[in-house]
Amino acid sequence: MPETEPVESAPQNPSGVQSPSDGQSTPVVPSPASTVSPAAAQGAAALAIRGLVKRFGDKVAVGGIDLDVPTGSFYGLVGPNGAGKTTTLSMATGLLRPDAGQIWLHGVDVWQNLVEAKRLVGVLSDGVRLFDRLTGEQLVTYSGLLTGMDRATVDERVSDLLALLDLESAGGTLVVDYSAGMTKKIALACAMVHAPKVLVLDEPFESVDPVSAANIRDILKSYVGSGGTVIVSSHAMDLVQRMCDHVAVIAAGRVLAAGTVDEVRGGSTLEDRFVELVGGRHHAEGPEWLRIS
Ligand SMILES: Nc1ncnc2c1ncn2[C@@H]1O[C@H](COP(=O)(O)OP(=O)(O)OP(=O)(O)O)[C@@H](O)[C@H]1O
Repeated sequence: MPETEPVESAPQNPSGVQSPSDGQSTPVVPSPASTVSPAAAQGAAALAIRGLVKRFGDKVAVGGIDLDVPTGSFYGLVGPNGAGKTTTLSMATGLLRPDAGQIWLHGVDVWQNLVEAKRLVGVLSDGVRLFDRLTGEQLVTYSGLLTGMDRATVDERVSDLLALLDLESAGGTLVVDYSAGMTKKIALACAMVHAPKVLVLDEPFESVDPVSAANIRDILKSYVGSGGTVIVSSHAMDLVQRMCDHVAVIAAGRVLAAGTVDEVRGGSTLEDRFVELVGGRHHAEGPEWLRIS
């Protein structure tokens, strides 16, 4: 793992977009928390994070992250295994209490106003258990009712979502009997049913077949087109490059680069840029015993 120190701090930017400050193609390391006022952090950002820290015992999972996700952006969060993506997103969506730092969703301080913040966001978490003894239709229905919507509206949305996600025929099946991809899709429906302003999706395409993935991408694009904000964490660099307009590269609990996809990749592919930033590529041929001939 290479040194993860930021190269340079970007100036305060009320638009919430981190952009290169020095004319170089390399974006974009966020400013220290102390230089950014809460007003600027709240500004136009759908999600603003300042000085976020989380430790598990001696392990620093998130070591002081600052991030601005502009409203209406399709924002990718990429990083190697164990980089701190899930921990960051869990704190940003009110699921995990930070040790330090502040988070705003559309100007609402998440940890000061948890209920209000949770209304603004739909979350697809990686690996979180669902109430899988319900049918898919029941699960989405209860997710909607829990947000306070009336039954008629929920019913209409549930049938729309099941159709959109090709789950109509599986609506009456228990979620425990779903495949991994179907489970992912029903969890996505639960995240979307209350029409949140921000969707936070941890690995949304993992295990999802290509046709369903294309359908989901279309749904998300149209959601973004209508003013919603999508934040996805993913290991699929080509997908992030094609789908997202902004990206942040996280490693060892720090932001290494953030900005528009074009700024971050700076002329090469996002995958090459990622490997360059994060390091850790092994060029060895592998152990002797693994050579078959
Ligand atoms: N509940 C926990 N208890 C102890 N350590 C944890 C816990 N959750 C996360 N960690 C540690 O924090 C670090 C960041 O984990 P996190 O799951 O946020 O990474 P990630 O970027 O989402 O990884 P991946 O891409 O593999 O899903 C890892 O070192 C992980 O082992």
